[in-house]
Amino acid sequence: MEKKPLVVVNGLVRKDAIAYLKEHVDVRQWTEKTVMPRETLKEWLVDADGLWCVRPLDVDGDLVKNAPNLKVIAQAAVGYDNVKIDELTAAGIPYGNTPGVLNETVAELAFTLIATASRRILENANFVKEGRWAQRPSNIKGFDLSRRTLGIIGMGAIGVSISRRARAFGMTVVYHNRNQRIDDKIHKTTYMELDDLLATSDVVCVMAPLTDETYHMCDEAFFKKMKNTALFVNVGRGPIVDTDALISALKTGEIDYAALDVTDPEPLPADHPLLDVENCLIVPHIGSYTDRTRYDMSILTADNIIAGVHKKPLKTCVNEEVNYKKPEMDVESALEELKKAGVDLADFD
Ligand SMILES: NC(=O)c1ccc[n+]([C@@H]2O[C@H](COP(=O)([O-])OP(=O)(O)OC[C@H]3O[C@@H](n4cnc5c(N)ncnc54)[C@H](O)[C@@H]3O)[C@@H](O)[C@H]2O)c1
Ligand SMILES: O=C(O)[C@H](O)CO
Repeated sequence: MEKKPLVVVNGLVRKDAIAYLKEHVDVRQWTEKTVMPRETLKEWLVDADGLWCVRPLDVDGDLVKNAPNLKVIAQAAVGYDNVKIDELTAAGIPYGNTPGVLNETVAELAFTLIATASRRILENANFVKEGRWAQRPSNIKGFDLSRRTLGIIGMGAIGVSISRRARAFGMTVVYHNRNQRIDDKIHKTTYMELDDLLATSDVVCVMAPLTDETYHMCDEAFFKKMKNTALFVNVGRGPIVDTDALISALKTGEIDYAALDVTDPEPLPADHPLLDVENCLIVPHIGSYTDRTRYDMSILTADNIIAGVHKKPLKTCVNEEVNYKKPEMDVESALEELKKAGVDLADFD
């Protein structure tokens, strides 16, 4: 009987997705609660055909250099800032991520942060819980979203989903990207240079990937260009923000409030100074964390791996240049397939 391909999983993933994977391949999974040591993973990869990557893990040429059979790496995430894509491409290894399936879920979280922060829901709810309903200070009344301007930095698939929600709340949506989109008329959105966006926006929402270019994009100068009354939201990646500059901007009133789904570092240690900042709402990187969406992301990752270990095209591949191609079907085989499917070829004469 033909040996099943071997897939290494370097951490904990959904049990239902592992069960699905095991229907197609052999699986060797790190099930400790600790992060799998890199050198141990490299040993496991010597015999592996595929890797299901679980963060934190730096995926690069060094990780795969002694993995002669490795045909695919995939991760249940759309962001891949932990992956040296060019080094995997050089090694001929396609990398699968999970774009699309999480757009609405992440956009819902981002807009929930915007709406919660704009009306100071957390603070007001805590006053009620603490029996201080009547003693609420006047400075936590928040502001209306309608007739305000949302500035999205990184107007991609998720940014567009966020803009739809903002428009439904009566907001004007402007954005900054590497390039202006061609569908602004459809989404009723306006491209702006970054400085203009910062000067114009009542809410600034970061939805960009972490790259060399976006690293610490949100620094002291960035926050100084924002309105003092503005709300800053980050759902992209933590290191896009210089955390010390954000803390200073919040404490000095350079900006009014911040709502973060991502931070630098992650997880935030219990004694981190950002946790002492009153006008900052933080949730623990939950953008895609609904059961259905995590299921969809996990199954898509499993499908990418199952395809890759059999040298079939990944459904969602970042480095398409090394993705496996569908076999060219010759005419004879195509006709044979049609006959098998019961198609009467005479109909085509
Ligand atoms: N918080 C979460 O749970 C969560 C969930 C999903 C995605 N993300 C992050 O969001 C990112 C975007 O996801 P997506 O599916 O919308 O990706 P996408 O590729 O569809 O969109 C990314 C957008 O960012 C823009 N961009 C890139 N570099 C930029 C720069 N220097 N300045 C301005 N814009 C820039 C691109 O032009 C593009 O429009 C991911 O890479 C990931 O890091 C976070
Ligand atoms: O990039 C993503 O998909 C999210 O941040 C989850 O990791």
